Amino acid sequence: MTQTRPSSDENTDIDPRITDEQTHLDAVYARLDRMRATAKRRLGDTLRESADTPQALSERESYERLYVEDLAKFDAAEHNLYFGRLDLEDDEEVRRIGRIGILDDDAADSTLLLDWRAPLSRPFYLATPAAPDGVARRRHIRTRNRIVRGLSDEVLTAGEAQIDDVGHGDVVNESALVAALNAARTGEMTDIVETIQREQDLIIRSTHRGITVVQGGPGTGKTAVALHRAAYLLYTHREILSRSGVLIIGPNTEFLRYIGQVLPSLGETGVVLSTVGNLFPGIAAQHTDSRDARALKGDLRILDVLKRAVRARQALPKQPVEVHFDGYPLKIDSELVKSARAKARSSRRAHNQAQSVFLRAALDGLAAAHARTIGSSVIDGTQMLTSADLADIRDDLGRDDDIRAAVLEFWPYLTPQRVLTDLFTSLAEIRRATPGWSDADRAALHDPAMQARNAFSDSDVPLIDELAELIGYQTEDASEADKARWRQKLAEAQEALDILTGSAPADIEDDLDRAEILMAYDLIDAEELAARQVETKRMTTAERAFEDRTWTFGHVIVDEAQELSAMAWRMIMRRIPNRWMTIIGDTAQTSDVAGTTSWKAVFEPYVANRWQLHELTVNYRTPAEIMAYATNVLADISTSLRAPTSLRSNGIEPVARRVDATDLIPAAVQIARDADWPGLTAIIVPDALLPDAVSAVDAAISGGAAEIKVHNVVECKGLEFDNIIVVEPTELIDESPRGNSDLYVALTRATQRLVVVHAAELPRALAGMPY
Ligand SMILES: Nc1ncnc2c1ncn2[C@@H]1O[C@H](COP(=O)(O)OP(=O)(O)OP(=O)(O)O)[C@@H](O)[C@H]1O
Repeated sequence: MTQTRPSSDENTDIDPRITDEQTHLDAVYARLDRMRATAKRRLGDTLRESADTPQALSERESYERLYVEDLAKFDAAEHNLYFGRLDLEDDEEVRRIGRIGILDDDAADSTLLLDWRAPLSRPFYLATPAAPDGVARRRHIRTRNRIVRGLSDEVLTAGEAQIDDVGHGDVVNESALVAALNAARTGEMTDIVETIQREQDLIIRSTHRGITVVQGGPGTGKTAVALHRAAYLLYTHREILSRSGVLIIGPNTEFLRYIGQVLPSLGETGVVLSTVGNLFPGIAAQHTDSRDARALKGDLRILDVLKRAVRARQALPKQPVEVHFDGYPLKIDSELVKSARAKARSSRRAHNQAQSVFLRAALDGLAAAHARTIGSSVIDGTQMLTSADLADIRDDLGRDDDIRAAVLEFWPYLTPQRVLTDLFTSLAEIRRATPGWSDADRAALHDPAMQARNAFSDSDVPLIDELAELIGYQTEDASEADKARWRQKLAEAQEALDILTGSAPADIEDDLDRAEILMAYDLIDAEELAARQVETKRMTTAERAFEDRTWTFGHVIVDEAQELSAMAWRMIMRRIPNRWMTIIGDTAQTSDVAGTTSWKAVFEPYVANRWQLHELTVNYRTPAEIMAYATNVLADISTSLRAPTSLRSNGIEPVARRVDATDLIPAAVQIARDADWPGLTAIIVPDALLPDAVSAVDAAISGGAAEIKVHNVVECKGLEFDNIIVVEPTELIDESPRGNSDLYVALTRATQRLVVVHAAELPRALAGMPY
């Protein structure tokens, strides 16, 4: 599309305010282009510089990262760079607000743009006619491809409050907020810096250093607020947070993909995004357990089970084990192991760390037994060996690999993955670790295929993390693994060099002087060769944090927090000892049986009453027409819950379509395919219908239909679509103990349109929906 550049000379219809803003916009982009050119030049210079010492190399790398980050920030700011202006009542001060702060390169370093997060920008979000905070006029500027397309002025001066919108070209005159809310969805969340509302700004900039809980109904902007809070905190506390990092936990990878562009578009890249299932380094949860198993694995009762599973590895020998030392037999028997085990347990160290205590105690016992055999006087049985002799014997015993291995059978080195797999694959192990549990609960934990599957579920991961604590499985273990990898590389490099040099003579002409030939060994040794093969790790804070289980973050944000189990909270809390957190959720939307319906119950054990609750009350997503039905569903969840108020109504009534049970999926797909709805369409189905729905939609898409999404409720948490088709609501309700919450979530994913396809009776809350 050709863009028209406003100019009052060419087009006298153009409002002079638009021309004025265009002049400023041109200046801002010209400066951005100069900054980008400088960063590119510096990056090029840095890359060309040689770095001879490790210090020079590390300096070069940090400059490199700095320029790369600057370039990413400038690119991210390109779209809608300048969007707001404040004219103050006093001294005619004008503040121009944008995605990033930009100083001019004139002599005075004058401010071309204030970062939206700067304190001076704040009245842009907070000033109202009732409390103008010195602001005479607030202006929203709409731009596209570096051209001003329209603006909207709000006069805030007492007694003169009014709004005035002007558009240019094909832009409709509507407020920035309404335009944002009506825009068709793309499948990726966008930032809201231009239209953050007062109640949202108060949370984004909250100075509370403890746990801030943001509770709000669907579509109230909780996720948007959380992401902008992350950007705000990174700006305001850059020093601390760039070193320690910010962690954002979301419900599933589809959701993380959906929100993944928001922070980069705000110029912030140093954030780790993860699900609970991916939070343990090296493990990616690959499936979801049954409801019963999830409930049991998420409950704190499982803690004792894990403790017992570890203790079960500190077993006593059923029969004495015979080993040989210096030609004499020695017995590792129950009494010896029991005494060594008591010493190891009383050391109060975690299992793996206590292994050395156990080993030493057991070897002491064996040394004493050996001394009794070889050192007792034949005359009176007194011990003739000194304590130094005994210590020597113990050391010799410890150097004997067979003896060490036989002793350590009774206090083996453990990994959390192994302990959990051994526990859940064996009903006998489960029984031993669950005294007093019902057989039904034990059966729900039993997972005979776990070993063969070699993959964990998202509710296993917090248990693995817990076991890592109990076992003392630390980063040292990871660095042990690094060392092992290094030794392996070294061996491979050595072998490569041997082959190279070994084969060289055959290729050499006899009459050549061998000394003149540069052998590979002369040029490089194995260590250097191995070093070249190991990837140099230039990790950002976020990457380093993600690889390290014991990393503690500066700030943690948890979205859809109502779904997390008590065990998942323990895992998250370990990563944030300072408890500076932002928690986002809606207890009315809790689907997971292990999730929570009370923030107090979740946080009091960690911070007593040092947590703050904020509520968001306006629904920016779902139009009033759909929200009317969702509100009925909410009443079925609990009469004490209040639905958020929809900001807009769009005149599109939800409709129902009744079909035969066998036609549910075909009818839903046909509606999605044939309706000529703008924007994204999603079909939300009960779990049981998901596989059929996925294949039907795949077939429709491969037959030429436009993209249609299919999800069950768990997958569509936090997402939104322009058009939603909800299939068989009664089944959604019936298939889970939290079925009404599931239906509430499903209905509120829509930004424009809702169709319900059903075979069974409609649930009470949807009765009366027109056909
Ligand atoms: N101030 C705002 N300006 C423009 N759009 C907004 C604003 N606040 C929220 N929105 C939009 O409203 C929609 C809903 O926001 P968001 O997904 O953050 O809500 P939520 O409370 O997390 O919802 P849910 O609980 O259903 O997941 C998003 O498209 C978001 O961009």
